[in-house]
Amino acid sequence: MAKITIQTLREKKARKEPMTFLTGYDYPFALLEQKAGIDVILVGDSIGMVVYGYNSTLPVTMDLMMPHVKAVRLGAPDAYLVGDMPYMSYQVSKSEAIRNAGRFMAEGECDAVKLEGGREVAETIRAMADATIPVMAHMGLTPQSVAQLGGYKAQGRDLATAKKLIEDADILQEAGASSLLLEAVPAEVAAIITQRSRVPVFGIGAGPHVDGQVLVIHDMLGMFDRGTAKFVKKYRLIGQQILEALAEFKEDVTAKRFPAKEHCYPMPEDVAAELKKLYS
Ligand SMILES: Nc1nc(=O)c2c([nH]1)NC[C@@H]1CN(c3ccc(C(=O)N[C@@H](CCC(=O)O)C(=O)O)cc3)CN21
Ligand SMILES: CC(C)C(=O)C(=O)O
Ligand SMILES: [Mg+2]
Repeated sequence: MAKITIQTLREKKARKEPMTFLTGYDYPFALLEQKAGIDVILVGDSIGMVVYGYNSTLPVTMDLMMPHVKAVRLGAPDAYLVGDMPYMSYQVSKSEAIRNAGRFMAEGECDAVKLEGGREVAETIRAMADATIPVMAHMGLTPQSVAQLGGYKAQGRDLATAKKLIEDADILQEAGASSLLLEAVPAEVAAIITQRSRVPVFGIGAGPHVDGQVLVIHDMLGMFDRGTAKFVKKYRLIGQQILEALAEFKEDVTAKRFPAKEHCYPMPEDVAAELKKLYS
């Protein structure tokens, strides 16, 4: 597989070839995603919920993210790798945003960073783009604003908020966003934004008309069951399979079926006999 760049994503959009986009947080999953030819891997701040067990994404920091980004890059050298900017890593000032995004790009070898928001982040995106950083703008349901939104709810479902989303998409592209991600918005809104956009548009819970489909890897593998969103398709129930393996291990040990001979280190019979004599 050749390295996937922003140019690859633009070409696939132009050819209307649907793109695949998953989160990834560690080396083993990154290896598998690379093997499967997944186009985009996001080290999402969802890591706070699916890997660290927090109740929201808000406690996630740059220092928590960095080792995970490095591990994913090692497992998936060809993917378009995106670092998800944590809560308060880009909101305080443009210079903090550039400094933190620069860590994802330089230390983490990312291809882009992602941040959440509409027109209110336009000038931040402009400053980052001017500083050579490719930015993916995450719009619609923006989980870092959960306290303002009053829960994880779909966005843009009435005429006024739908129009605002479409306008925001235009504003953020004009500001220099190099791709868009729409979360939990009606398919009709996402279709209009995708059709108007010169940049690739990815969707999670944004219907079939976007340029690429996003899922959280733990959700699609059935490894996260604290309130899964409506947009999740569970392709496997890996959590259940892991649980069954653990139960079998426990049964084996309890019944003294494990370890078997093939799991033990042999010793010459005469030495074993001598040893037994010495310590009996
Ligand atoms: N594992 C995981 N997957 C995610 O997709 C995800 C996270 N974590 N953490 C942060 C947010 C939370 N997400 C969500 C959660 C729920 C809905 C959802 O479909 N909500 C319902 C019910 C909302 C309500 O309670 O009223 C909806 O119909 O909007 C969408 C996105 C997406 N993000
Ligand atoms: C759900 C995706 C888009 C995300 O932002 C994350 O995983 O953190
Ligand atoms: Mg995120």
